[in-house]
Amino acid sequence: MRDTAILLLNLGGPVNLDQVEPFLAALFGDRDLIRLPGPAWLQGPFSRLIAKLRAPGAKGRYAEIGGGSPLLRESAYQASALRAALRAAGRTEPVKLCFRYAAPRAEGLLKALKREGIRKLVPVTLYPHDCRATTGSSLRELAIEAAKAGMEILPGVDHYATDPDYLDSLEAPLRAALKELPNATVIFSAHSLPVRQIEAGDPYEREIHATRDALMARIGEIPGGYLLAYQSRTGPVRWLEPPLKGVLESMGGKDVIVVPMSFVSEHIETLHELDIEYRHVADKAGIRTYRRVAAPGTDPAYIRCLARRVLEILP
Ligand SMILES: C=CC1=C(C)c2cc3[nH]c(cc4nc(cc5[nH]c(cc1n2)c(C)c5CCC(=O)O)C(CCC(=O)O)=C4C)c(C)c3C=C
Ligand SMILES: [Fe+2]
Ligand SMILES: [Fe+2]
Repeated sequence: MRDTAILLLNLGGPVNLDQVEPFLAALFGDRDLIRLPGPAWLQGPFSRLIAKLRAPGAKGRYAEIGGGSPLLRESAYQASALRAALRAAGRTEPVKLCFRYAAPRAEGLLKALKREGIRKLVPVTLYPHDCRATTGSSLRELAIEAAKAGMEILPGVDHYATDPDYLDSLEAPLRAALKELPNATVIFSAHSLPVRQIEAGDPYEREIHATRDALMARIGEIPGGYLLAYQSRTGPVRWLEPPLKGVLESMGGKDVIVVPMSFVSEHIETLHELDIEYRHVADKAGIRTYRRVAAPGTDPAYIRCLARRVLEILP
């Protein structure tokens, strides 16, 4: 359809060190992601202050992974792969990236698409697990900007925690790692979320459990066993338990395979938190082998998951 575009939604990340502070200000300004103490009107100024305070530390981390987040590049590869899959199926719709906290943001993107004659949008989230902080936030911003631009949002792809192709994209690298480390304990690592959000009805934890259970039903029993832990806490509230750091500290002498969940591409929380910070924790704890499985990226099975779902819903 000539008037329809497919939008791949993700959080986005700072492409260089100058973008770190504005990225953090946008992130901490989002009340769907985090409610800072105080009235809603204070969140803007408060978020800019937090961004200023956190920027030096965050810049240091981004500097250590190459001077910025690879998320734009990684998501662009995913968009190209999805575009190719759709073209092979005879579909000609443009496939564009739409980020929540970094360019390309919805406002500018929709204005540009409107000039090109696009009137309808199919949102496809790069978040496998439904969560108010990620899926909800991205879809809400898109809805606001689409209304301003007079565009229609068609049904899209908003979560796929147990999609068989998505599971294939997790299963193959996990099996390969288990082949090399057959006695390893598998640790599924999901991004943490404040418990308050789960108690308010957020489906995220349930969806993470669904992926873990469906994947382990395929893998079957393994000698080292498996468990789920949560990474990337930010701030003094109660977060989902157990924290990955504590789990790793209790695994001395073992082989460990860490499977990142809730991320479909490499970014600061895989490349820095898992590969640098927690590798150090693992070394200190006396873990024998610490292996981190890659995020799906452009794995053909993951792209098949997105393409199949898009083809099912395109008019
Ligand atoms: C403030 C609280 C945060 C919540 C809640 C949160 C949830 C959440 N985040 C992701 C995925 C990503 N987060 C990224 C960056 C990032 N997230 C937070 C904070 C929260 N996230 C911060 C402070 C940052 C900045 C980076 C840092 O200092 O660690 C990113 C982008 C990373 C990049 O490469 O730039 C992603 C992706 C999920 C999936 C999630 C809840 C389910
Ligand atoms: Fe985070
Ligand atoms: Fe985050």
